[in-house]
Amino acid sequence: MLITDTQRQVRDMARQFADEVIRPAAEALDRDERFPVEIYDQMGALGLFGVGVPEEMGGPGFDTLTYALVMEELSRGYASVADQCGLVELISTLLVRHGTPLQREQWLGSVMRAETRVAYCITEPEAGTDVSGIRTTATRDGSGWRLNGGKIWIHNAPVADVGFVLARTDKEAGHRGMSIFIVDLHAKGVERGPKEHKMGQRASQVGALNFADVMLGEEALLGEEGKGFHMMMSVLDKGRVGIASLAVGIGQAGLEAAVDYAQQRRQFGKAIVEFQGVQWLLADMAKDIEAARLLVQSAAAKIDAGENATKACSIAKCFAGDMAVARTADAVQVFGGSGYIRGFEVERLYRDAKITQIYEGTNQIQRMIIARELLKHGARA
Ligand SMILES: CC(C)(COP(=O)(O)OP(=O)(O)OC[C@H]1O[C@@H](n2cnc3c(N)ncnc32)[C@H](O)[C@@H]1OP(=O)(O)O)[C@@H](O)C(=O)NCCC(=O)NCCSC(=O)CCS(=O)O
Repeated sequence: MLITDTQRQVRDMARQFADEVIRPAAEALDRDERFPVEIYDQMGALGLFGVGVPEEMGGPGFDTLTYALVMEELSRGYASVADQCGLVELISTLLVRHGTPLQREQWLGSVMRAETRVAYCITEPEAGTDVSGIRTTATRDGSGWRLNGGKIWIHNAPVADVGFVLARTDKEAGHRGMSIFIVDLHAKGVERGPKEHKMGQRASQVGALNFADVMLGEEALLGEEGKGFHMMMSVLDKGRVGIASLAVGIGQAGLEAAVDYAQQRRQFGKAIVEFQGVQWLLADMAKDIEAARLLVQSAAAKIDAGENATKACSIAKCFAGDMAVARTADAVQVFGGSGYIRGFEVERLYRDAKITQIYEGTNQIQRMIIARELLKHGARA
């Protein structure tokens, strides 16, 4: 896909930052499961958080295609770092679309500068894939709200300052009885669970949040009461483009590592890249990565054109996630025994890829959404 000069410049800046700062740090971050504050400070200064925030709200105002290009490059460096960019994009998109002027003023700038750490809080023990099953409640209390319940597997929970929490405000109204609240995570009644130790993307801090009679002011409500489910879902379309780009970045890093290694590693008196079996592995990797990249960019372009992009976003997320797992497995195969050893980049990439088939909606749910859209709008839409 053709990109504009501005998109190329932003992509190249993210690429350089990934090559010089992120990729060299990735192995240690994975090993130590460390939240890289110093990298996020630099990204905040470079404008790599809140990529889509309009200029009049203090952001760079880039389109979704530019966001996708940035996410791929950051993820080529290290997926956990890209995932932080994706999380800030979800939250800032919610604020841009639904925040009051006061809420935007209070949060957008500090979130984009990485001074305030955010969490997007949907998932609960009984409500992962089926978002309509959440049990966290916010009940009216005087002029404000009283929040009770708990969330699990929340990205940034161990370090976040503020959570955007989906809660039930009308028990009888199903998915139309949910609202989003902006919650100070240092407030009385908020408890954090322990940090989870994950298979991959180990620098991303994930854990539980519990809310026991947390008192919220009227101004904590984001957007319209009762519209929380729709608001969370509508930003997930863009979120899925972000995760798909992140998956492409993981695949691309695997391909680069595999091509380098195949040229250096010698067996039977020659570099293994001279064997057709290895060439076909590399060719299949390149083919599927490029296909995923084009699906991602096409979905991003649909969002930018204001079209219904739900099917395109789910196709991109599903294809790119499956591709990343399959093709990083190929990268491990090219490395042979070395690829199975901690410290080799491809071993980490394979672990980092797996969650892209699960988070932001499992790939089974993406297939369900694709099928529903086909039935709703027809096969040619
Ligand atoms: C399974 C789901 C797709 C929803 O299925 P349901 O059958 O429960 O709901 P629907 O009938 O399809 O929809 C209800 C309602 O919502 C509207 N809707 C649905 N999708 C969208 C959309 N994309 N944009 C806007 N609005 C949407 C739909 O029109 C209906 O409206 P009415 O009320 O009829 O007017 C869904 O539950 C789903 O996607 N599940 C997966 C959950 C998921 O992705 N979880 C990930 C959480 S976030 C995360 O993983 C990490 C974030 S981070 O980085 O920390």
